[in-house]
Amino acid sequence: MFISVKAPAKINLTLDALYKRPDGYHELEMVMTTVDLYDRIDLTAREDSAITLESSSGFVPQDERNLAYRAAVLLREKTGIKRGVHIYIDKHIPVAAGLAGGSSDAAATLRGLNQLWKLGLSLEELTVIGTEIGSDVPFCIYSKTAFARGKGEILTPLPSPPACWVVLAKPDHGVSTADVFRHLQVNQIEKHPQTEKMINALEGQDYESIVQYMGNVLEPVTMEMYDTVRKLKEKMQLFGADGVLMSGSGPTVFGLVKQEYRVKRIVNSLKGFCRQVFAVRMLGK
Ligand SMILES: C[C@](O)(CO)[C@H](O)COP(=O)(O)OP(=O)(O)OC[C@H]1O[C@@H](n2ccc(N)nc2=O)[C@H](O)[C@@H]1O
Ligand SMILES: Nc1ncnc2c1ncn2[C@@H]1O[C@H](COP(=O)(O)OP(=O)(O)OP(=O)(O)O)[C@@H](O)[C@H]1O
Repeated sequence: MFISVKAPAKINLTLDALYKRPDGYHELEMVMTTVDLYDRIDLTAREDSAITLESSSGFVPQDERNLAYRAAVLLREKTGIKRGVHIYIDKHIPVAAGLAGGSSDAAATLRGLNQLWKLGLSLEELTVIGTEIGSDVPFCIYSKTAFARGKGEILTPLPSPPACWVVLAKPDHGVSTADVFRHLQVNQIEKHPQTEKMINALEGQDYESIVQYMGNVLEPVTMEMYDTVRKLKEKMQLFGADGVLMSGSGPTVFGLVKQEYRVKRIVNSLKGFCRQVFAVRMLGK
């Protein structure tokens, strides 16, 4: 038996941190959506009970540290299933980029194994398991557009943004999410995003307002650590994207672009500054 599952990248249209919780995590409010940039997860049933993993990318661990591997182990623990599986990850989402690549691989593995092993678990049940792997995994299980609260695991579905292009540019270095949160001073945040206004904009399918209310409190923190992020944002604005923001904890910067004829120019101009530049469609349906 074989199943192939798509694992799309996410972007944050907003990311706000309200306070630091007693468990060390930050209480967040985020509006997130998915874009047409995928990893592909191939799941092949094994005769024995081993879990094995390979990836097309040398940048991700190919053993029990991989989040997709951890998802398979955890799912077996929770359900008492003893079956083996070979996981192959065809990696396209840049690693440690703020695009939830690892979380999306873990979420796709949970969804795929639920089918392969005929477990019959609901999305809610998979979400509870996913929370133990990482804060972005629950969102990636639904993989649409949502308002996320708590660590990111309390989800309310939202209408997907109107059709547009998303240009993504990732500097050559990665970023540690834990490091960025460690540097965040929640009491000194100068500008909180207007999350409610973003939600209204999505409900009204109002592209201009979506662009206007994009905001991420981690952006200045990561920019302070890596000047490349600030420079990329400035370039993308200069080259004509409608709205530009860092996704998650970064360092990927994305730009929303309504008019197709502008996309090529922005991509070509950015390629002079960083190697990983993508132009994809907004997904989120
Ligand atoms: C920045 C985001 O991408 C926004 O969607 C996510 O919050 C990060 O999700 P993730 O990569 O799944 O991160 P996790 O593995 O859960 O957390 C990594 C580290 O980031 C910090 N962290 C994460 C989430 C959160 N709400 N508060 C935090 O302070 C914690 O130090 C944690 O140890
Ligand atoms: N399947 C996987 N894909 C990518 N990274 C993985 C995977 N499994 C484990 N990792 C590890 O997780 C770390 C974070 O990678 P990932 O690409 O998920 O970051 P990210 O996009 O910043 O995530 P987020 O946006 O959720 O913070 C990397 O250091 C990587 O080695």
